[in-house]
Amino acid sequence: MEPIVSVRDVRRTFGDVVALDGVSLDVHPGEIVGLLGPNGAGKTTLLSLINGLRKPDSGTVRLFGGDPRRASSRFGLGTTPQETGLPATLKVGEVIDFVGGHYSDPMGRDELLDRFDLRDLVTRQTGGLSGGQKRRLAVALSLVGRPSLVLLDEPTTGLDVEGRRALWQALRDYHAEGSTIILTSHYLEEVEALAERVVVVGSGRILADDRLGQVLAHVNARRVSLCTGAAETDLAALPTVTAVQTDGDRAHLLVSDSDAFVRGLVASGTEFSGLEVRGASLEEAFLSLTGTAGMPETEEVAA
Ligand SMILES: Nc1ncnc2c1ncn2[C@@H]1O[C@H](COP(=O)(O)OP(=O)(O)OP(=O)(O)O)[C@@H](O)[C@H]1O
Repeated sequence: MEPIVSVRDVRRTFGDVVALDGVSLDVHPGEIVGLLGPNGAGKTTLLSLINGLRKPDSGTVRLFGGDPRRASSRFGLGTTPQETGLPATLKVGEVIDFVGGHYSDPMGRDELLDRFDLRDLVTRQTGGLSGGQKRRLAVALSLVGRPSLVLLDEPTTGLDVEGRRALWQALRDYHAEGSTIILTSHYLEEVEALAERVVVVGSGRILADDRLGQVLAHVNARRVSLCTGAAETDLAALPTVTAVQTDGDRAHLLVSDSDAFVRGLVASGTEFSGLEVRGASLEEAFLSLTGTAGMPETEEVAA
């Protein structure tokens, strides 16, 4: 099957900043791909090359087999950027009709309102909507033209938990009807909830690209927890430790090789009890892959 999106050896700089450095990525029809990475990793730049807003310094980008900078290549594309400016004096229903007017077979106003639970807002001016309501409308508008490929840059930023879940469901439903979705997110929960394939981006490079479960398996990050009086600095010096956090007399560590860690722990003569070792969550795997400092909150890890 031909890829819908094909990115080959792409490099893109902004002055001295290398935003993308040798990125290659194919996306096939029907996939949901989550681009995950810390601030400044290059995710938005990658989307802007795919949607034709920017062009690479070197390498090639193909969208539906054509140059994304040609309008004809973007015919089946729907997109929601990180920030959207809505015309403040237009009502929600009017904006949907206005955007739909640009397409030959738009999704009807009612269908879109129902899918995104926006019916109560139809007569409200967009200028009076809350940040979360605006975000929901902006994402909904990306589907007006019934696109076969949807690019979403941090789709649920600013939404509360309920709003986020409802929007995920709307996107899942749309995907189930046959579309392809590429999204960026800082919410690891979002990527776990939506994406079947995860592409981890860090410092302009692709660090991992695989099924969600495989990405976790690739990184040997393990979460170790133990009761000990040892200082954080001493624990951090033990083999393969990448992060340490203490909580009373209990220490939580992220290690890349739990066997080597345990051998080193015992050899160091450190007193400990209640040792627990378990696999990494996506968050932990992500931190380990991108080398991002810090340790996820215990609650998030438990979740
Ligand atoms: N128009 C621009 N001018 C200068 N530098 C830019 C521009 N756009 C992006 N950059 C830089 O390129 C790098 C990648 O930025 P990009 O916005 O693609 O990252 P990101 O992964 O989307 O980050 P975030 O998660 O914060 O949105 C960053 O260092 C950023 O400062």
